[in-house]
Amino acid sequence: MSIIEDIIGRRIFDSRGNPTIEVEVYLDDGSFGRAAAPAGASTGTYEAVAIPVPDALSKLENEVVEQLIAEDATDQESIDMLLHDIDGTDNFSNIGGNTSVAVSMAVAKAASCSVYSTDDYRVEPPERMLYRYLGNAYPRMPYPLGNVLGGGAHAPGATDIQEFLVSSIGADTIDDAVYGNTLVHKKVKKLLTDAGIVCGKGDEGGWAPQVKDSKAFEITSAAVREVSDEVGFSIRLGLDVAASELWDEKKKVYVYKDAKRTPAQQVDYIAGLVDKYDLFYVEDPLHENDFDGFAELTEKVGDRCIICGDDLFVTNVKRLQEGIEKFAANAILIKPNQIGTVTDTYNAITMAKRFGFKTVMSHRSGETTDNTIAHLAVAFGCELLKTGVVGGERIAKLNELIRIGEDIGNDRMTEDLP
Ligand SMILES: C=C(OP(=O)(O)O)C(=O)O
Ligand SMILES: [Mg+2]
Repeated sequence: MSIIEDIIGRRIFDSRGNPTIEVEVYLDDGSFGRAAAPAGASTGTYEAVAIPVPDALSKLENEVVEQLIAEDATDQESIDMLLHDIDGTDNFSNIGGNTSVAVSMAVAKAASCSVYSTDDYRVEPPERMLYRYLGNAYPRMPYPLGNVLGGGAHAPGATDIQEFLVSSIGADTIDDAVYGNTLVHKKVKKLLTDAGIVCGKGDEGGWAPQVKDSKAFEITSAAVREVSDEVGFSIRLGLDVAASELWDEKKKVYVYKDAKRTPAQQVDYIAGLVDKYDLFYVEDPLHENDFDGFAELTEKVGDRCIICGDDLFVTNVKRLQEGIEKFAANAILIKPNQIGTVTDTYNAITMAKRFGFKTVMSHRSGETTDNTIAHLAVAFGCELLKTGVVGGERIAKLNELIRIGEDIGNDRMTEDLP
């Protein structure tokens, strides 16, 4: 037993400079865990609700702490169930999904420290053992997936498609894979500069030029090709269309700067892009309620491309079940703060795996240097970890993967991807 003795919360700031909640959990044996809630910009309608930070802190202090004190931190399932009971809604709109996810992750980290605590400096620090504490006997290293260019809700005025993503899926080791992605990020900047295009960066560190999507495809696909040749392993291109942000519900069309597309045209457009640019991954190609459109696209290109639901599934087993029944998508994006606890995150991954879906652990556009998702990705066997390419709050997760790799073997990227 590792008994919770105290819990404190504080306001800190995320990578956009917005306030967020950080929680610390203290156990009776001196162990300690700290975690912070991230925040989305292109949030799905069906996500757990994040409440304002002052409210989150007061809910924590007045409704949560008292109930969790004296509980066993190593019983994660009971802790998370208790968070649901205290909240009393089905989307954490009372205590806040931001409050619950920070508490749930901090409890897991404290428990992991308690279980792995040691005075021996030759042993990994206990906080690095979180993936072991939560995981199985054969941890797997996810391929890093990150955006090198984008727009949408993360950089209004730049591309319509939210994220042009890359992943070094041919690399033998995690550090080479991370490095490959950074080289593409640099190459994209060079190709933009050579073309006379100046730009800043979006919320997640990808370049944010004010160009048409067709130009962005030209540049990112050239960058991926050139860097693959230079490093000698395959780096592939993917997208997060974040199509809910483009969808006009009244007119029933996807609105791009230079085009409007009906749902049928959108399916054909995305299928065409998959083949033209050899895309290995497309996230949210259709809006968050279009299970049938997802199914149509998956039928067309699912044999050669990962079709991943983010806003469609919101890490929620009920929505995932509907997707499985309708053959919508063949992968799920996993964002712990969309569902609010570590246990719910695990349950979504377990269901997805049971039905052959790929699982993609993910950051949010507003992040802190909290690196918990790196551990969750390894522990729960996700094939990909989507967490950007550059920027301190993104690199924090990638560097943690490299450290975990020293423990489990840096070359544990075993999954065949398309
Ligand atoms: C990470 C994403 O962005 P946000 O956090 O803004 O939802 C996403 O859409 O996948
Ligand atoms: Mg997304």
